[in-house]
Amino acid sequence: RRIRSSKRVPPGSLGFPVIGQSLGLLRAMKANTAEKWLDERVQKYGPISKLSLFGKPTVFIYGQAANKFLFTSDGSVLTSKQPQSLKMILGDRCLLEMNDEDHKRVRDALVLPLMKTLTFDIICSLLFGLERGARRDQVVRYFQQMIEGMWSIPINLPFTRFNRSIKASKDVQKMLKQLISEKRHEFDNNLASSHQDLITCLLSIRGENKQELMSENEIIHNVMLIMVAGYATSSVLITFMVRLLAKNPNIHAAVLKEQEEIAQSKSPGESLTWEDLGNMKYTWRVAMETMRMFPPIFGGFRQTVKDIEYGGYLIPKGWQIFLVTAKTHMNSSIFQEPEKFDPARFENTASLPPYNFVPFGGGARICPGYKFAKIETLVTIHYLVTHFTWKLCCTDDFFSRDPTPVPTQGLPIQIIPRKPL
Ligand code: HEM
Repeated sequence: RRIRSSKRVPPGSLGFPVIGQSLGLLRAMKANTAEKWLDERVQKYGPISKLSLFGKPTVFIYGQAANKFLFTSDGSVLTSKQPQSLKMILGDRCLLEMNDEDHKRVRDALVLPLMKTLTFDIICSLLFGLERGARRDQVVRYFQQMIEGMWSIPINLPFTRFNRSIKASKDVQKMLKQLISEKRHEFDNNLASSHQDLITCLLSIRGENKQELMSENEIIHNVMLIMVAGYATSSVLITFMVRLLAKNPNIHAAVLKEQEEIAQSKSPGESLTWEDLGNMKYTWRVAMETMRMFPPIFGGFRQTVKDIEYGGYLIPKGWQIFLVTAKTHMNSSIFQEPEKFDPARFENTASLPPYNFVPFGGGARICPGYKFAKIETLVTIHYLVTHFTWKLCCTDDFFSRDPTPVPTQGLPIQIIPRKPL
């Protein structure tokens, strides 16, 4: 109460009830003018302003101090709360909605099996045991539909994209329920194969009396989260790398040199090793520079647990915080000539001031899929550059955010084998 009387909430307007500024932001993201949209806010209201997004009063923040504040505040100040739309689609028992002990319990249970098992195969085959084919195509379509409505106003009417996403989410949940019961049967009767998928790993976490430690909803919701978090992000990174390599022949040549040296050190058919991945330093710098210019994740949400003071303003209890982590990426006082694609800026990451480049987040919620994404990206780029060259069929620079970046027409390319396959 004392804070309330001495501070005022940030400037800005909450706009129309429920809708607020959601449509404006989504429209700008789709048109790839979100930075401009945010800059206009900053010009009008300053670096901290209030608005209403996806049905909630929200405070928009950005910058190094904001990144640090969000990633280092514990559960007594900020809690993880996603927009209602995302929560209704992915479920309320997924990691993004959990806090403190619950978050730690499920996250610890997830990371280990995640890292042990996900590296064997691409996510889809692994989580669902689904190989290429009509069923897998259907799952991908469901996930695409789910993702599209995650940042939306949670009005469940037939014509809304939220409605389509909720329907897709229900279909996926139904499918997962069925799959879990099959896997449980296999596990309980020792029929599971030695190469365990993620669902079986989660089912196998048992207490003293052999009871399952993760509830069915915790498994379903987190499998959906991992599928979405892994599918919608690494694919964006690899896609934009393909685009940037086509546009920057010198950088492509340097990546190719690094990858050919690795390929030449192997006998035919020999797999890549950890050591090889460690030697892909330049390629990973290209990936980091790609994420600087085209961050797969634009920003994130939290919710205040109590009235808090931030930057001289009051943010009331229960308000949403919208942190645009990537807004530091194009700031010329942090990254010189930010418009220039220059992987060399990541040669010495220790010289980067902290909390200015956090594509995988930070603190207790740092992306648990970070290493998996790195492996996936490096291995994919290795095989792509050593086996193929490619040309862009659309050379414009446009991409929209939906909410993850999508280049024009999904980036059609003409691909040419370099050597006989
Ligand atoms: C280039 C690829 C990726 C990027 C840029 C990325 C980025 C992020 C970021 C920024 C967060 C934190 C969000 C926040 O603090 O609000 C996050 C969380 C998360 N990511 Fe990733 N991610 C990537 C790949 C993956 C992959 C491959 C997986 C799984 C296979 C994954 C699973 C998750 C999960 C489960 C969380 C939630 C963690 C929690 O709340 O404790 N991510 N990711």
